[in-house]
Amino acid sequence: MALGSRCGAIRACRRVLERAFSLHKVHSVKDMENTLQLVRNIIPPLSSTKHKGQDGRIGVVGGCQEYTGAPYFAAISALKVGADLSHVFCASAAAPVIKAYSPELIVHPVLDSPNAVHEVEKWLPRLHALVVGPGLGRDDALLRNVQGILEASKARDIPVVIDADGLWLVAQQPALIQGYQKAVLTPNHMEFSRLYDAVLRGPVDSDDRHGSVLRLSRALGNVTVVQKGERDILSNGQQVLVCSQEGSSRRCGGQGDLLSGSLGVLVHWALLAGPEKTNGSSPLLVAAFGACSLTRQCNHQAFQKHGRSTTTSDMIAEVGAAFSKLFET
Ligand SMILES: NC(=O)C1=CN([C@@H]2O[C@H](COP(=O)(O)OP(=O)(O)OC[C@H]3O[C@@H](n4cnc5c(N)ncnc54)[C@H](OP(=O)(O)O)[C@@H]3O)[C@@H](O)[C@H]2O)[C@@H](O)CC1
Ligand SMILES: Nc1ncnc2c1ncn2[C@@H]1O[C@H](COP(=O)(O)OP(=O)(O)OP(=O)(O)O)[C@@H](O)[C@H]1O
Ligand SMILES: [Mg+2]
Repeated sequence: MALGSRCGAIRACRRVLERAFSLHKVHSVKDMENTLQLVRNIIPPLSSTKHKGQDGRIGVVGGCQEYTGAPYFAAISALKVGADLSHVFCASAAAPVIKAYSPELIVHPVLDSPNAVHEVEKWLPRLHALVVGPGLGRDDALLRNVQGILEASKARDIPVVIDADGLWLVAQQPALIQGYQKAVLTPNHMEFSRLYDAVLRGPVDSDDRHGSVLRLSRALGNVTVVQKGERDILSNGQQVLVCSQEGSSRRCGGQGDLLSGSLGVLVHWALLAGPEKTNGSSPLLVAAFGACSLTRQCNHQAFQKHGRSTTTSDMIAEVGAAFSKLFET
């Protein structure tokens, strides 16, 4: 057999095995309930003895002239889920707009400044997690600054959720997060294809979503990957979870931002709780499952009330009730 066709056969064989392996790991409804229980285990109790900040200080890195909604959705979602303080590090043009949306956010107009990395670095010791990418845009100077911020965050071992244009940056330079065990990537359909192509140097096998997510996570050194879609597929390269919590058929923009902002808080809570509380499962995977379930439940509840006119703001208004329904039963 020629070398080329032998390699092809080996690859096909590997796919079949991986598919069988990943199907093995697919979640049943009972597994979904068990994983939701693990999410409940990582939620810190509300207590009168805690001080402001203890339940989470989250930073969102994103927001430029064009996109001000996305960082707002992510940062306000972090607060609504239960973080105490939510910061936005954005380009100067976006800052007054985001401040005007909400008095609850702390907004730093630094991302396009020449010393952006230093300006954000000053805050890093006080932050529990960063959400990088919502509404960031693809300006080269901004992306260079974000590269520096990511490097500084890794050096401090700060968990990072990477979404939207943060994933664009990672697709250009996968080495930025290669092997970083405190990173979670949350690609949508398009972002996943782009990343997969960049890292595995070939197109995604659309018939094998589970295997594709597993392969991407492994190729990135077991970074946690959440592929959003009709069902969300989550993997840390060892385990594959599927979130099929009922949502709706309404696909307004911004739902992914709600997910990444919520995940920022849940990642912090999960790492604080540790693997004893997640029954040996990866805390980041459990956190990601929680954020996916919550986003889809918000979508479901908002759609019940608003139908076709549902927007992400309507979903954010549901965070409290959706959280109680899923996690405080
Ligand atoms: N209010 C705001 O400020 C908001 C700002 N946002 C910010 O916008 C920035 C760019 O983000 P993005 O998601 O538009 O990025 P990108 O990778 O170019 O993908 C776009 C293209 O992908 C495709 N496509 C998508 N899903 C698909 C699917 N399931 N199946 C197939 N195709 C699919 C689809 O292609 P089309 O159908 O148009 O051909 C679409 O045009 C980023 O900063 C983000 O945070 C948003 O957060 C929203 C709220
Ligand atoms: N076809 C679908 N059916 C049900 N839920 C979906 C579907 N596609 C996406 N979702 C859900 O919508 C949420 C956001 O996913 P989506 O793919 O829209 O992200 P996004 O494109 O990054 O969003 P954004 O507009 O914020 O950038 C996720 O919770 C996901 O589970
Ligand atoms: Mg998005």
